[in-house]
Amino acid sequence: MVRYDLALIGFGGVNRALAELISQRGDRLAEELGFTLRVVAITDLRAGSLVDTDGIDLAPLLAAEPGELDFSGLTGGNADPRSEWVIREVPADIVVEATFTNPTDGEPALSHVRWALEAGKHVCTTNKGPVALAGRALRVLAEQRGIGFEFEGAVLSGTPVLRTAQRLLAGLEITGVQGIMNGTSNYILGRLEEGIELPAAIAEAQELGYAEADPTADIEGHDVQLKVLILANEILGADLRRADVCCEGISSVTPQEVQDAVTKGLHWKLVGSATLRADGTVDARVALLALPAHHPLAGISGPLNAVTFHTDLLGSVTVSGPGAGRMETAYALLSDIIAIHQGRHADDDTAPLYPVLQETHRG
Ligand SMILES: NC(=O)C1=CN([C@@H]2O[C@H](COP(=O)(O)OP(=O)(O)OC[C@H]3O[C@@H](n4cnc5c(N)ncnc54)[C@H](O)[C@@H]3O)[C@@H](O)[C@H]2O)C=CC1
Ligand SMILES: N[C@@H](CC=O)C(=O)O
Repeated sequence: MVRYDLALIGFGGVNRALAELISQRGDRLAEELGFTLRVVAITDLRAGSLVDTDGIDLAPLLAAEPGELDFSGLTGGNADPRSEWVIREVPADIVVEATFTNPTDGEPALSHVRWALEAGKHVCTTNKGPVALAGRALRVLAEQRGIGFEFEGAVLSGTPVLRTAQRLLAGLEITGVQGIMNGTSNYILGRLEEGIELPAAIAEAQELGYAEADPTADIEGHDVQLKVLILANEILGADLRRADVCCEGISSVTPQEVQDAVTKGLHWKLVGSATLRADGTVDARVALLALPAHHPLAGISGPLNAVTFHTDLLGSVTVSGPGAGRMETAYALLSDIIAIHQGRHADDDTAPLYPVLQETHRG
């Protein structure tokens, strides 16, 4: 049986949920998927670092309250995260990056991913920063090393948007992508419709594990901006920068306006889109729109999100599912690990392990 040793970088909601999945479903995964998972290192800004190359006992860590974790008193523990040393030096097959998303320069997650790929380790990440801001360079680095760089959770948590486009819609031309891509803002808009005030709705989204550590990115549209960038560059073959994606958030609409809209049969939604123009360039934007009730995205509510692909042969194809949530996003990491496993064990060893759908470089 193949075993993958994991180094978890960041031990917040998502990577803790992955540790839970491994603890609770490890045997079933081995039976169904033919591999086992073992965590050999964890680093976290607050808890420090913990290394055990024979496998960390996850049970006591999962029993502790998240805010109370302190690795410094444990065997193999240190008060310092030592992320660079752990990523480069600790023998692990897969580095799982789930630290804060930084929409400005992607750091320090971008360095975490680069160090791991340079060290020849597969990477899975739910962190939008490195993928949106340096996805192409990281993909090239991974391809040069013949290793996996997987990031399904960066768009719509565990709902398979990227793999649907890259694998299941292969052979079609995708001419545009449109959707509701942020669980927090969609949840908040729904709560505003119900008469809940903005600060209370934000607090609920934080408690439920949907919001970013700094929810400004959710409220001001920056999180959707990164997701649109990922879709434009990865699926439509564009080479856009963050500044190329016009962006607005939900803070410009008042609770009263949201409620008045409902009386007129309208629902405010934060919609991200990327559309291929006739000249081959891509128009990408995040806009707050009042959608009529019959619009396909109007009924997408709470942390539920949806992405519609516009294609040449099938018309519109929509994928809908959770856009946020700790366990939902941990599942995305598991699906990445499965993709890495399947890549390693592909029957056709002449095929590229990590194919990219459209390599045309559009501006
Ligand atoms: N929660 C969700 O629904 C989703 C989250 N994501 C992304 O996944 C990532 C993780 O999300 P959550 O676990 O919810 O966030 P979180 O805020 O609960 O956890 C992040 C953890 O990373 C740690 N950390 C921050 N900087 C670090 C560093 N330099 N070195 C080591 N550890 C560091 C923090 O101490 C914290 O424990 C974020 O980038 C987020 O944008 C993506 C999709 C959905
Ligand atoms: N904060 C994000 C988490 C997933 O990317 C959201 O609410 O969608």
